[in-house]
Amino acid sequence: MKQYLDLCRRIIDEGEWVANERTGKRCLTVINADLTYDVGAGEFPLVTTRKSYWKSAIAEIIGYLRGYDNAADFRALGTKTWDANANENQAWLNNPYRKGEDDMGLCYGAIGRNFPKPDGGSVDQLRQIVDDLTQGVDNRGEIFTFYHPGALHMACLRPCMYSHHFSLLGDTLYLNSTQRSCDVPLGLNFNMVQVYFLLAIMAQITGKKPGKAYHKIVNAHIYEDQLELMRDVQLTREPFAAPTFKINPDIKTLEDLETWVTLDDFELEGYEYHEAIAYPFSV
Ligand SMILES: Nc1nc(=O)c2c([nH]1)NC[C@@H]1CN(c3ccc(C(=O)N[C@@H](CCC(=O)O)C(=O)O)cc3)CN21
Ligand SMILES: O=c1ccn([C@H]2C[C@H](O)[C@@H](COP(=O)(O)O)O2)c(=O)[nH]1
Repeated sequence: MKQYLDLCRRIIDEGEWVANERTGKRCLTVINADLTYDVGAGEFPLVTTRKSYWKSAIAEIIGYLRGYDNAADFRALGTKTWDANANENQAWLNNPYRKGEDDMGLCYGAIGRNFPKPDGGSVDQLRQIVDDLTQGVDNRGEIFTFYHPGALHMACLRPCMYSHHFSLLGDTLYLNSTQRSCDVPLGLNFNMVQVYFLLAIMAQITGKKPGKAYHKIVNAHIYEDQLELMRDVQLTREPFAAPTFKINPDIKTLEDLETWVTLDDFELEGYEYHEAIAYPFSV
């Protein structure tokens, strides 16, 4: 939580205003932030200075792991966070690749689990990584990437957290996640939970101990219409102690995650938080 508040403060103190063409808004921006989550020690990085919809964040990442490409599938899992990007952005609505209501196109897991090969066919990166790690193999390239420069025009949005690189040291699993663009008041609230979750669940289904997750953010920003709420409300609050995150121990394989897992398989103990803040969302 401290890392999060420090980054928010740094953007306010040192950020530069950048005009963003896609959203038509200005963003107070800094370049480069490195956050670390000690998953082995159970340090769940949840924001407590406002109510966080953490289950929505878990639903998003499970949807990515399953390769979903449709906002309706995300809703069925328990999050509405892709509705606006799938259905309200004019550039995407005009895009000939959009397959209709709720289609998100070739983004996140839809491309990551079915990554096209130049010589034909495709690669399921996640299946390969899970198989390697389960056998104790780290080939120094256990990378799950969603970034395909030749397919960006076929998606409603370019992936923000676009690469997750897993490493083994003995029986301990590590994760380095990279994010190109970060909406700190809204997106990061979710992304911290997702990076923690990804290491915790991958360790569980490959039979490894979780170590640390390193989260690198390149462009970290606060939109102009979010600034007042962040500076004058959220940053004036005292954080509470971090809650404990529990995963159903019956989840043992990638197939479990792909088939029967729901948000009821995840729990928080001791989540104390301040009142909700409704930050504006930019489509
Ligand atoms: N501008 C922008 N920021 C983002 O963080 C973002 C995007 N766009 N587009 C793609 C995804 C969708 N994500 C989202 C979308 C909406 C919320 C949101 O509205 N959060 C509210 C309520 C969440 C709920 O009720 O489930 C929040 O207060 O956290 C968060 C992340 C993260 N990503
Ligand atoms: O997981 C996510 C997904 C998206 N975001 C934010 C970062 C930006 O504010 C927008 C995406 O806009 P681009 O113009 O494509 O950079 O969504 C996030 O923080 N986390």
